[in-house]
Amino acid sequence: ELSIPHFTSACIFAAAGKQAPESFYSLLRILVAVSLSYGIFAGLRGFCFSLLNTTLIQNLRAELFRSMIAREVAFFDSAEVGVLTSRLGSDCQAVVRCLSSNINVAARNSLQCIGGAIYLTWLSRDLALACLVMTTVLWGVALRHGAFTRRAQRAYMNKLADTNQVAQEVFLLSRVVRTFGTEEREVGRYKLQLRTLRRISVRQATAYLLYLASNGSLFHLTKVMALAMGGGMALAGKVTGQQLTAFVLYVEFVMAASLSVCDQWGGVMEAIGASERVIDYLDAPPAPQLDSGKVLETFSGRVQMRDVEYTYPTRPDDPALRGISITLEPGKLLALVGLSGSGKSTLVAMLQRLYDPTRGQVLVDGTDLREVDAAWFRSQIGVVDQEPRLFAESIAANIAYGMEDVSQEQIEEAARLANADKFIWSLPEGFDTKVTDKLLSGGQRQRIALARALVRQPKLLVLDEATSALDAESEAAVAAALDTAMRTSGRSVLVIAHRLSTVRNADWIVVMQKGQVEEEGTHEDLVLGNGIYSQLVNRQQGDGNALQPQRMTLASGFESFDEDDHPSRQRPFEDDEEEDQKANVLRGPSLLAVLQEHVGVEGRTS
Ligand SMILES: Nc1ncnc2c1ncn2[C@@H]1O[C@H](COP(=O)(O)OP(=O)(O)OP(=O)(O)O)[C@@H](O)[C@H]1O
Repeated sequence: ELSIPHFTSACIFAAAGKQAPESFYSLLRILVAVSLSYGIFAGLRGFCFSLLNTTLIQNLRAELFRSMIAREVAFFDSAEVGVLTSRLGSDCQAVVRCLSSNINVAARNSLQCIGGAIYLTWLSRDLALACLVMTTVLWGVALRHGAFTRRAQRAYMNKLADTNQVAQEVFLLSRVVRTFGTEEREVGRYKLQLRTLRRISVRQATAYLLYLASNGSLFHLTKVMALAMGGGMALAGKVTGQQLTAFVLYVEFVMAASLSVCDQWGGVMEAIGASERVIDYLDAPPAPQLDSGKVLETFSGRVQMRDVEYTYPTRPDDPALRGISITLEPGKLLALVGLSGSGKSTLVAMLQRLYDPTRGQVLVDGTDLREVDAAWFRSQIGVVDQEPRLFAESIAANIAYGMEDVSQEQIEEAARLANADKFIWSLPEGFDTKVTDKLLSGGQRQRIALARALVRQPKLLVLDEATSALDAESEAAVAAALDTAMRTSGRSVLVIAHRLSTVRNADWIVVMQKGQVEEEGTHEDLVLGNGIYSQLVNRQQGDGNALQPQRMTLASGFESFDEDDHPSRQRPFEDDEEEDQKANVLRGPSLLAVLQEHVGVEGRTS
């Protein structure tokens, strides 16, 4: 490409009759060959860089995703999902674009600049110097505009993220919007964001106008200047007409190339920032909770917590667990109860080794959990969370999640144990039905999650309020199935209980408060004692004030102190004065009183 202006001017002068016609045709042939080879090489270069771009971006994203997913759970507690996805998306793109495009174009144009400048200096040193001055001014304007554009672009991207956030929130809460009839309000909120976006765009457009106006004229003025100076020199016989033509063509060539280098500069700077952020994530070590270690030959299901303390990194002064010592025995059911925020879920997280204790030990058949192979240990436990999350895959795939060799029969058997088989079969494609956002109710999700835990035939089963969304009948069926499975397989079960019926049947009950074990024992022991447990039971029996402002995890259990009295087992619309009063006591009389006083509700409150 660098030689094209040279041959072009030579060709023009050959055609103007200054040289023999043969030389015109041979110059023309050279120009054709140069143009064709330029096209072919440019195409090949573009193709190679596109391939490089695709490969690099895929590899970088895969590596980054791998290193992110291997981070400690505590990292995800504080990280924002939007930030992580933008690291994977736009930051990776910026890094790769820089390598495969910005650097490529900048390198090519720099070479052209240097080549062109050498040629210009060879033609006329004075003219080259004058052009250099003008080109420097051009660079100054271009770099300034580049800096402004970068700032404006960043502001635009941030605002765009806010705008998207508004839309995303409204789509997610579409039911709430409809219920409260706030469609117009939300449209107004979205439009407000769009107006700010427009203001930024207008500023960008104005800057672009100034840039084009100044650099556009400077660009051509430089050529005019070269022509004026060169023309004077030609008139004085210092340069030939052909040299002058070549010179003007090269001035244009060099300036276009140097402006292009300025354009790439912004991209390179942006990519350096993005690559630093990406490298921070790539360099982070994987979580120790994924380490390989000892695979125990047998695991009885015995897990012991010895003086365990845990402090969340985000709350260094407020330990969530303080000196917990409990033991889960094989074939036994241990129930954990306590007020909301007392540390039950944190304790469950320690058992799964999502976090390591800041003090104390978790022992698996006497071996410190930190020495045990993480993958092996996780294959031995089944956990159902408070809010089970399912993947947008088939129900069967969700149940078999994380297992390699699992048969359809095993999946169906697990679903049956979790009392989920009937509703799964009633779905359009049975076990092959794809899970979508609104397809399943809370209780149905819980039962699928339960099946997912049971199909692994775990030695340790942890249920964190896992049946809270089930109706009484389903829960009883699940409880019975679990009981049989537990007793026959000798697995240990830890349950954070939602209903008293479950707690009462536990072999051992641990009552937690403020991250500590406040009391423990069997239901009978604890009721006889004068601790929190018995007070809660007595309070429920006495004033019926179960619905305390601070929710008790056992609240509904205490509501249903007598299993037959559980509200879900009552006939809700029974027209019976006595039943009404009983229901009021169970559901909280204060609510009825408030309604009667403030809203004038009389009689039934349902
Ligand atoms: N990821 C976290 N980062 C910081 N603090 C946390 C985190 N998770 C829980 N906590 C805090 O740790 C304490 C114990 O919380 P935890 O969720 O274990 O209680 P819980 O007994 O399971 O409550 P609930 O019955 O409402 O689920 C609370 O004070 C809570 O605010």
